[in-house]
This record gives sequence, structure tokens and C-alpha cells, in this order.
Amino acid sequence: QSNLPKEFSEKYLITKKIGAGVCGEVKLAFERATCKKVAVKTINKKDFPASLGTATQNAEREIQILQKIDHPCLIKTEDFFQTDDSYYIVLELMEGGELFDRVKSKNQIEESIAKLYFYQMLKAVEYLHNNGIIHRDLKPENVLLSSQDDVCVIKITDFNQSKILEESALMRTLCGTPTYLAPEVFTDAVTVGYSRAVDAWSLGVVLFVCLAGYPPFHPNAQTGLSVRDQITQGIYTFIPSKWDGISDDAKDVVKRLLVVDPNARLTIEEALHHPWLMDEAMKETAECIMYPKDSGDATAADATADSVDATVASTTKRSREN
Ligand SMILES: N=C(N)N/N=C1\CCCc2cc(NC(=O)c3cc4cccc([N+](=O)[O-])c4[nH]3)ccc21
Repeated sequence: QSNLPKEFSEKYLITKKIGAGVCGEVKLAFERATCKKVAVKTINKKDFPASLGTATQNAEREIQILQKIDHPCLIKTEDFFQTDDSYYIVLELMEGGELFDRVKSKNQIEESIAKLYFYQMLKAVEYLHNNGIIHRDLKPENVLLSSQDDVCVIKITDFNQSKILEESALMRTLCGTPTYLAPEVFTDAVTVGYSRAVDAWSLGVVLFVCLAGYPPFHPNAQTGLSVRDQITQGIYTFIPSKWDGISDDAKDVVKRLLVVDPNARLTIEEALHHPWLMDEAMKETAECIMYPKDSGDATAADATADSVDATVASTTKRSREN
């Protein structure tokens, strides 16, 4: 708290630490004027990779993304301060914490809940890709839960590794007259532009971990292969004791996302149309919690809550029938 910017400590009262990320930490704070609870993520500027450009450029890019994005399943920044060595980002409170800790405590997430979370992740990444942003670091640590309840909104965070898709020289070349253009420019063009497929792969790994409680690629796998070789060869195991109670549709989504060839991998769009996600009850619940009708009177809110409970009950019953 020592070197907090003055205008920051005038506006917010910082209390306790609520999460410690790899770079910086998350603290609970109160907005003095409204007593509203918020989260404050502190990021040390020296923690930004100076890989592409300077650390400051990377930080500015991330801050620009954080302030531009607007989707119910992407973290929203409410305020922002900086000192010469740190950024202080004020965020909505996500009292459910990280999906990573939820999976750890539950061991395996119940299939209908994993589907609700996965659907929200797909919608969030669909929004990012439609806005020319690739996340590139999707993992359970970067998925936050809005409450301790199973049925809750998830929000993706940490755009440290994300990339903004710019119009490329190749795209401009392909728009011109190809009179003098070599054939390989066209054949190479076929594979370029699939960098967004990395997010689909990562969501496949996140879904696998949520459903099975263990990662598909990990050091002590019986294969004797390094994690890197397991990934590049797409070698993983559905351990029966973990996967027996899980539907074939769920397994199929995982299989079609964990495809080594990015061109053959399910896109986010295709995943959203996979049979496992063709679940109206789940989608109704998702839309309801993602876009709550800000109804003034409590009765409407109660009705919504009742319908959510009913939906979840029918979803859970349905998934047991499967
Ligand atoms: N690294 C980077 N360059 N950008 N990272 C970022 C970008 C800015 C937003 C951001 C937010 C978080 N995390 C939370 O908000 C959060 C974690 C958490 C755990 C328990 C409870 C609550 N809560 O009750 O709120 C929590 N909120 C982690 C990383 C980043």
C-alpha cells in the first residue's frame, strides 16, 4: 500500500489480499463514495514480457484491450491508475475466484455445469475473435467465477499474451492483381490466419480438465513422452474411471478440439454448433445469467431465480438420463 497513487487511495480503501497471481496480486477494496466492493489487480511493470516490443508497449496494448472489450464473459475494468513501477486495475469482484481452484476443490466439475461454463467461454472467445483479438493464454487460472454457486457467470481475464490481428501485407497482396504473383504465395496463404485456432485448442484442454479433473498432457503420463511430444503428437488418454460417467457428446467435443492440425481443428463457431452444446435448457440458463433483466421489482428477479433453478434441475436430470 505504501506507494499507492494519492488519487487512488482517496477513491478506494484497500483491505485484504484475495488472490495471488503469478504477476502481481488481487486485493479486495471498497469504493469510498459508494461502499461498493471491488477487486484491485496490481501488475508490476517489470513483469511484462519485453518480447514483442518494450514492456511498456505490451502493457499499453493489454490495457487498451481491457478497456475496449465489452462482453458479459470478459473481465470488465472499472478504473485504472499507474505509478512508475506498477499498474492498479480496478475490476468487478468475482467472488467465485479462479476456475482452477474450483476444479481442484471439486475434483471433477459436474457435466451440466462444465457445459454451462464451456458455453460461456466459447461465447467470450467468439467475441474476442470477432474483434480481431486472440487470447493465447486460456487456462483455468484465467477463468474467474462470479459466485460460489455452481450456476454462475464466468469471465475470462489476463490479456498479457493476447495478440491483435492487424491487416497483413499478405492480405493486401492477395487483394491486388496476381499477374506476377508466385504460386506458393497462394498455397502459403491457405495456412496463414489460423493463429486464432490456438484458443480452440486451449479451450479443449480446459474442458478436459473440468470434466476429468486431470490434464490431457502432463509429465507423468504412461506414454514416456515429454509433455511437448504428447502435445505435438496429440497423444492423451481418457482414463475410464474418470470418463465413464461422461457423455459421448462431451468426449467428442474434446476429441475434435485436441486436433494437432489447426486447419482440421474445430473452430469456436463449429464448437458452438456441436450436438453437446445444442442444449436449449443450458443456453436459456446461460443467457439468463449473462444478460440478467435488470428488473426493478423483486418478484421478477425471484421468478428468474426460480426459472434458473428449474432449468438447472431439468438439465441435471437430462444429463443423468444421457
Ligand atoms: N497479468 C496480466 N498482465 N494481466 N492480468 C490481468 C489483467 C487485469 C485483470 C486481471 C484480473 C485477475 N484476477 C482477478 O480479477 C481475480 C482473481 C481472484 C481470485 C479470488 C477472488 C477474486 N475476486 O473476488 O475478485 C479474484 N479476482 C488476474 C489477472 C488480470
